[in-house]
Amino acid sequence: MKPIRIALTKGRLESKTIDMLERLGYDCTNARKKGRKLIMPIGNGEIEVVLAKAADVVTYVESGVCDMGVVGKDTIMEKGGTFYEVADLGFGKCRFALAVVKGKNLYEGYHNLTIASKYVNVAKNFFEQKSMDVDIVKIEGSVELAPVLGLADAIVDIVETGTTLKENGLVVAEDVCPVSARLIVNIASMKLRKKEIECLIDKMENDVQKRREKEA
Ligand SMILES: Nc1ncnc2c1ncn2[C@@H]1O[C@H](COP(=O)(O)OP(=O)(O)OP(=O)(O)O)[C@@H](O)[C@H]1O
Ligand SMILES: O=P(O)(O)OC[C@H]1O[C@H](OP(=O)(O)OP(=O)(O)O)[C@H](O)[C@@H]1O
Repeated sequence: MKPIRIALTKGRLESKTIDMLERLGYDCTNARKKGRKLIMPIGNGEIEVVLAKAADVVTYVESGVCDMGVVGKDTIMEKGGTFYEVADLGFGKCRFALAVVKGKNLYEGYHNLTIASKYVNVAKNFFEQKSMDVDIVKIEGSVELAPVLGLADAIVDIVETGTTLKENGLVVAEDVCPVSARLIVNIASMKLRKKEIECLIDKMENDVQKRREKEA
């Protein structure tokens, strides 16, 4: 039987996803090895894990070369795509926020605001909902620099602990929405491998529920 192929987001979500797969009973020794291998069997080979950048997880799942994927809601909101988003996995929790230099009133004056973000579509949709015309500048990282250097009036970015904002003299002006890791499934795989995939989703949802109960 062909393994179920799951694309995992490399980086911050990686170890939390592997922890979850281990709790579900899969031996993840291969995935724990700190080598350069990007495709690895786990368990008894019934699952194959693929390590990819966040946006590529969506691409691989949407195309069907991977059956399932674990990716942040931030990436899903930014990139969109056609797939099933079947579960909130309850880790990788952070939020999108609009942030400004401390003391700045964002809405004074009449000029179009300039907003810097790595997530240009998220920023665009946020201001469209407010019926505000803004200019958006795409920044690839360390987005907090843009308002500090005077390139932008504000940023739309991920906030987790708030440390990066604080250490750079910025504050949250408005929360945009919460973000967490999501389980996504290819549309054809969901039909063709329904039983196996539903079984995995159930196991993951159980794990989420158990963690919720522990937290409460
Ligand atoms: N503090 C945080 N900053 C950024 N992402 C976070 C944070 N906390 C949780 N996440 C989640 O982790 C995911 C992966 O983030 P990570 O920084 O590892 O990769 P990335 O966003 O692709 O950045 P890079 O290009 O630096 O690899 C994000 O898409 C988001 O869903
Ligand atoms: O609220 P905090 O806990 O400080 O986390 C938020 C910071 O983490 C992310 O940046 P990342 O470390 O991914 O680097 P980047 O700016 O290069 O994307 C995000 O873009 C914020 O800058």
